[in-house]
Amino acid sequence: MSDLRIAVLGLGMMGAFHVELLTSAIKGATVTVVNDFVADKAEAVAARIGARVVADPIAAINDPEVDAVLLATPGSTHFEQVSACLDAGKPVLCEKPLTTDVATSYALVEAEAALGRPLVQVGFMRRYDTEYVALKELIVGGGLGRVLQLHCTHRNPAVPDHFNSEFMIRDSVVHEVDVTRFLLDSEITSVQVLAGAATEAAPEGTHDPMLVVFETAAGQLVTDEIFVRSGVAYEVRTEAVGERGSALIGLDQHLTLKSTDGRWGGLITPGFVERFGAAYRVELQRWVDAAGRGTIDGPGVWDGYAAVAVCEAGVEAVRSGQRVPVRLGERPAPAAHGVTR
Ligand SMILES: NC(=O)C1=CN([C@@H]2O[C@H](COP(=O)(O)OP(=O)(O)OC[C@H]3O[C@@H](n4cnc5c(N)ncnc54)[C@H](O)[C@@H]3O)[C@@H](O)[C@H]2O)C=CC1
Ligand SMILES: O=C1[C@@H](O)[C@H](O)[C@@H](O)[C@H](O)[C@H]1O
Repeated sequence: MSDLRIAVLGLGMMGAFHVELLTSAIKGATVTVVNDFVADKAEAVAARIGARVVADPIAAINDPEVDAVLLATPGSTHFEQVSACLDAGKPVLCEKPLTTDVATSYALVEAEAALGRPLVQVGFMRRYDTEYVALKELIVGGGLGRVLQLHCTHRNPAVPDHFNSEFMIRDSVVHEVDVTRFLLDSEITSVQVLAGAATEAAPEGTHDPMLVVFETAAGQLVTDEIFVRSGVAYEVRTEAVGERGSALIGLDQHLTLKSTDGRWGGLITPGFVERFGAAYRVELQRWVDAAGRGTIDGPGVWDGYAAVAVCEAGVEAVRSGQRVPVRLGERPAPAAHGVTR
């Protein structure tokens, strides 16, 4: 069978990483077209991997030598670009967030439902991480009894200055929104944000760290410490607390060090590649395999929309200091929306 011909749009940190994986580690895929707002960047990547530059993003999506599209452009461009993929009937792996507001995300839910087949997959790579998968299996298998709470930690060593409180919710906390929905299989119904003392590394007016609290439809509480200027490392942990036990992932990963003096300690993953590199690879391989069959294999457009709706409530919660309810639109019939696993 011939390779899936892919266009990659957005060749910044994440796009370059995806191109690297697609050209070195993923079977059955060829990157035929690349596109970036910055022409030089696109030319350099194209020359390195033998792809063609198409300067206009929509033309890149519609290119006849493109079967499927990977979007690693900023969230603010996703609505237009995902819409173009749906118009062209091409499978798309869209990096999170699906879009940056509820109305456009729901418009994509409706557009995909009108097509009648799932084409939009959202880049929530934690669903492919072995530790998250193991935690989900433990929960589904009843190993913890009924799960009552999740406690999440999400720390980045450093981020650019444009990561203000709102961006931290939409771009970073969005992962814990998806993790909550994935692990607990329940929609989030409200969000509250506590903004305490900020690190001196944060720009004036940015609340870093924040403590975010979700409540689910089943009444479970989820806490998320989001701290994107910790100055230390990339720390992503989740602890599930159930009626019959608790389980924690992300503390040691495979880097545990035990010493003879009766202490334990570990190494912390320095960045997202060390922590989630394997998960991105599984995500991409499964997407490529599914896209070859004209479908998706992972979080779909509804998952992307629900996450955006929770984040929008989160942004309002930062501004108001209040507990803000999440209101979701009607979910289209199962046959028409993305596969959730
Ligand atoms: N799943 C994950 O763990 C991660 C996901 N992301 C997501 O990936 C996306 C990109 O993030 P980064 O790579 O960190 O950003 P970045 O700023 O490093 O790269 C974005 C690239 O897109 C280009 N660009 C901007 N507007 C464009 C347009 N209209 N058409 C084509 N190219 C355009 C820029 O020139 C830049 O090269 C975001 O949605 C972000 O949330 C980012 C980091 C990790
Ligand atoms: O998606 C990601 C970034 O966009 C985001 O800004 C970081 O906070 C996350 O850790 C990373 O996984």
